[in-house]
Amino acid sequence: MGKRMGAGSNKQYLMLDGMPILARTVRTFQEADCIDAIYLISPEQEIPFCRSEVVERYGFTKVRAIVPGGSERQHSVYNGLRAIDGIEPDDVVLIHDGVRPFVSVQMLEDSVAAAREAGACVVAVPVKDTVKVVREGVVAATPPRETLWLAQTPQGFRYGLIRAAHDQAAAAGFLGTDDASLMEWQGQPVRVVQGDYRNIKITTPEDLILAEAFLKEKN
Ligand SMILES: Nc1ccn([C@@H]2O[C@H](COP(=O)(O)OP(=O)(O)OP(=O)(O)O)[C@@H](O)[C@H]2O)c(=O)n1
Ligand SMILES: C[C@](O)(CO)[C@H](O)COP(=O)(O)O
Repeated sequence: MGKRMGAGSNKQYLMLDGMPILARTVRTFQEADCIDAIYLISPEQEIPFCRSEVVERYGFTKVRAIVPGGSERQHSVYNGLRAIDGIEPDDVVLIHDGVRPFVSVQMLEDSVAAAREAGACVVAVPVKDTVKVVREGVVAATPPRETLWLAQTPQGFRYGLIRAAHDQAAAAGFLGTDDASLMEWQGQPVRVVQGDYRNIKITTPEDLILAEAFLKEKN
């Protein structure tokens, strides 16, 4: 819904240097040899717009379907996982936020390799600041910084493992803020793949300023 962006419309269609954020994201998946098929998850009422303004306009031939999303990110991912055609349990899926347009082909390749080998992986970067646990406005703890990483996407999994984790989370009413946390909840190890501080999730207005600066640096 892009509530924290305050844009009044879905932020994945905001333009970044003449191209919608979502199209920039999908372009990297389209270009990566390690990606065979793409499933886009979208609010149901926006599917026709997504099809014409992103998939058809930019000729993203790997997009197999645009699937209606759910009320929370996890529900959207679950709808996507259930929509994939002809997938085997050991095939790898990467789950990615449409609003992380600075994902690279290298990150996709590293994630596919790690998920194939370890079963589950998350792209992440070490935190730079000291992190406080705060309860009711008072600091409750300062976890050792060397143990803290910021989880990004893509997050990669063997299909059978992530599908089982989502099935069981749905049955138990467990809600996580990312897909790796569902694997952790199941006691499954999740390998960390080196991310990039530029792989930001465009969430609040200042993220757009950063995104434009990263694009200028590239051009
Ligand atoms: N029900 C939802 C909510 C989010 N997402 C996706 O998850 C990614 C990260 O979500 P977030 O940044 O939280 O997007 P919004 O939910 O739009 O942000 P806000 O909470 O500010 O409304 C985005 O690509 C978004 O489209 C989704 O597929 N289904
Ligand atoms: C999956 C994620 O991008 C990892 O950092 C994040 O948890 C998504 O959170 P959001 O509240 O749905 O933006």
